[in-house]
Amino acid sequence: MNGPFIMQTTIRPYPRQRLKGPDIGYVTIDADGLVTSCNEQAATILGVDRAALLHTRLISLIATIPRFRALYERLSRPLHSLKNEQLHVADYPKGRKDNCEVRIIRMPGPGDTVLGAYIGLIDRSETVTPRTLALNSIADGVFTVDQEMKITSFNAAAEILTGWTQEEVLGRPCKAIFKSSICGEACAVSSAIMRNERIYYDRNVHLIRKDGTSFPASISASPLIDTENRIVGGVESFRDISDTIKSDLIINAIAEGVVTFDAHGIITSFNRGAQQITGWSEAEVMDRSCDELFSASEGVSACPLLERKGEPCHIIDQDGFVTDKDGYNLPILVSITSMVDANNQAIGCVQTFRDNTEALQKRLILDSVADGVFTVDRNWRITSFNMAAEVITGWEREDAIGRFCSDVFHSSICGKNCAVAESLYTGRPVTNRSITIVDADGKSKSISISASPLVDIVGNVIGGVETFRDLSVEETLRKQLLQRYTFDEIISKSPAMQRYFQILPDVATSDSTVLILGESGTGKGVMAEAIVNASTRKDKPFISVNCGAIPETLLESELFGYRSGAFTDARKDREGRFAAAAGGTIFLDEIGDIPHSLQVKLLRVLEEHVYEPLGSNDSIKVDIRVIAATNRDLKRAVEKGLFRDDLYYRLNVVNITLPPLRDRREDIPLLVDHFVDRFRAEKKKDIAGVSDEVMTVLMHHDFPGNIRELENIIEYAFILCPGGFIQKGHLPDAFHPSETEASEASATPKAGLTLEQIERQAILGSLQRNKWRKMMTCRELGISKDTLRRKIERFELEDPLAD
Ligand SMILES: Nc1ncnc2c1ncn2[C@@H]1O[C@H](COP(=O)(O)OP(=O)(O)OP(=O)(O)O)[C@@H](O)[C@H]1O
Repeated sequence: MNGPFIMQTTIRPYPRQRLKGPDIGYVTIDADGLVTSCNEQAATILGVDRAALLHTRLISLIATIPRFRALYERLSRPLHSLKNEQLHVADYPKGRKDNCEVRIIRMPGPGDTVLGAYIGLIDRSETVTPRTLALNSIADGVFTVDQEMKITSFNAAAEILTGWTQEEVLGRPCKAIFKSSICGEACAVSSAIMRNERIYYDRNVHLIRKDGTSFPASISASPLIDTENRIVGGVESFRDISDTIKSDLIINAIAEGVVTFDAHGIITSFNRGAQQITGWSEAEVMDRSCDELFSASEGVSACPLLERKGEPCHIIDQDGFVTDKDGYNLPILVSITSMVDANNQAIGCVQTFRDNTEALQKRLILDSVADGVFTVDRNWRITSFNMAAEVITGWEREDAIGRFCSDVFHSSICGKNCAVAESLYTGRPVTNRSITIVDADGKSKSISISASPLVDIVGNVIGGVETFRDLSVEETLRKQLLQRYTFDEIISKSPAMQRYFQILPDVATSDSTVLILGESGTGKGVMAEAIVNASTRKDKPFISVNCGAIPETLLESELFGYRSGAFTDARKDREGRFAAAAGGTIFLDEIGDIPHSLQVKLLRVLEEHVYEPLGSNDSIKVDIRVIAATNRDLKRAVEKGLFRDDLYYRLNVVNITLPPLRDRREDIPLLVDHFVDRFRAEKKKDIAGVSDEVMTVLMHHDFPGNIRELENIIEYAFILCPGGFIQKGHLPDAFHPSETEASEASATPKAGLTLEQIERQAILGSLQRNKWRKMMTCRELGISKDTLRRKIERFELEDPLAD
């Protein structure tokens, strides 16, 4: 591969060399060889005093100096055979640096005579000529050879690259020095000389250094031609390409495809990864245009280099396609970086690409999942986001990826209750947690989420994955299902209640008196309201009176009103509750607590629809519907003579007896859901429901306070539960008995006790636990303050600390 990457050439310092002009000396000699004139330079070059040089026989002077042997030999022959000559008279070919260039010019005399000769001397021994200097400044190793392949010059880079010095190699056959893999028949210089052309080897050549080590080199060789076009030798330059080869090795070791393009978008290299991905060999794609192989996905250019007309570009992970050898378009992820010139103009580019098929398949699989799925990194930034996630949240994948998940979901558990965080920190998955999110249009949505940590192969948590499901449909279905179990605000699927639900519409519209019986908190009040709401009187007054909460002495005037002067404080007439409810409905709660005297008056209202206010003899006619309720056993009260039987029968036209919650446990999950929904809306708290453990606890609880108790338990848990599912720890203290209490409780089995005894025990236990604080006891038991007061009286419970 012709590497696109510029080789990192190390600039090595060359030995400092002295540049000075050539020292030209001259000597003239007469026909006898005696020096007739000379200059100082010549004396210096010849190594004698200028005075001593004059009139000396030059040939005698140089006879013993090796570097002038050639001159000596020339002067030994007759001068008249001289033509103008230029001699290198140095101690050549031993290759010393004490070269001296000698020019001999015959001085002709009259006729054929010779007067003498001019001898010019240029000392090259220490002088570095500009040509030498230029050669030495080349980073490539350069050497020249004569026709016998003997080295005639060797530049400084060649010395550094091979470890040989010029002195050591000059005059020696090049193959004795380089011992390269191409020495012999493939020798670059000899081929260049023989073929009279430039030979280039870009790789697979290894030159051996003086110390025996080798290095890969690119080699270029050319013949050396003199001015008369004769080949006088050869020149070879070589370059250490270790770095290039290293880069190539690295590039080829990369699994990703790496392609380089020139400024015209023509492929100039194609690494092994690219070959493996596409099936094309480098030779097959070389010189082909970018758009022949690469195509873009919608909206982006396949060849941004061409499109931008020289403007540099830097693209990371852009979707695209590469046409493989079989003609298929493989999905790839492409990154492109331009190579620029000094003017910042793109002169080509490097493009890396990786096969995106698997990732795309995964994405397609994820996109085919109906649940929303997204992943986050450890910094809560979204790293993937499937199509269902787009649909549920209204966010586009491109916009969501890279954002903090809280910025996309705006869920109420974002922050310290984040499910992904919980799964990341605990390393355990979170399943089916219901939360609400705010979608891209600002609408709240209920979703159920499951979250798990994402772990790498060595077990480090690298992020999290969350799946979520739109609960809107489920919620609608649940509501539809729930509707079957509701009558107005009353929820129950118990068979007893379902039977009531069937007759209630008729009961409601019938205008008959209704007696609702049931323990405290079973929903008598709700039932009364539901009947009114379904009756023809629903838009008329509805007055509710808790007969047990009003002192007996005041109850009559409260119900029937009074005339001024009826008693000491009765300064003016006052209407009672019956008058207030005229035309509508009156709900007489705790009817079992009304005194005997009033029972007669009430019977009259029921029978004759008339009553007299306190202090008046005038009967008032009233059109009113009576709904009464009590948690007392009215029948027993009649038997005991505490309640008038005629009134009982008048009231008991329609009897609705609400079963205690412990007898309709199947309603517990429905009621839990109902209260969670109600408090979630009321308290704006993102609580999904109760955990399975809590549900089990509740299913086994006896609920002496019935539905009110359950309602209070859920309300209490809403205070403690920060979000998600209500856990056991969020339940009131009564659900966490201390060890002694727990053992006491188990030591006193409830079996064998009457219901009344159990109730007494429950109330006393709660009062003791709550240090006789009534509000807390009511909250724990889920009963009203009036009910608690009556129970205390009935069970004759006493606060030991009260005075
Ligand atoms: N079937 C039901 N569905 C939904 N909520 C109910 C149901 N029954 C009772 N409740 C709730 O339980 C609480 C107690 O109900 P209610 O006050 O009607 O009971 P009660 O029997 O009249 O109690 P008390 O005898 O102490 O007056 C109320 O807040 C009511 O909303």
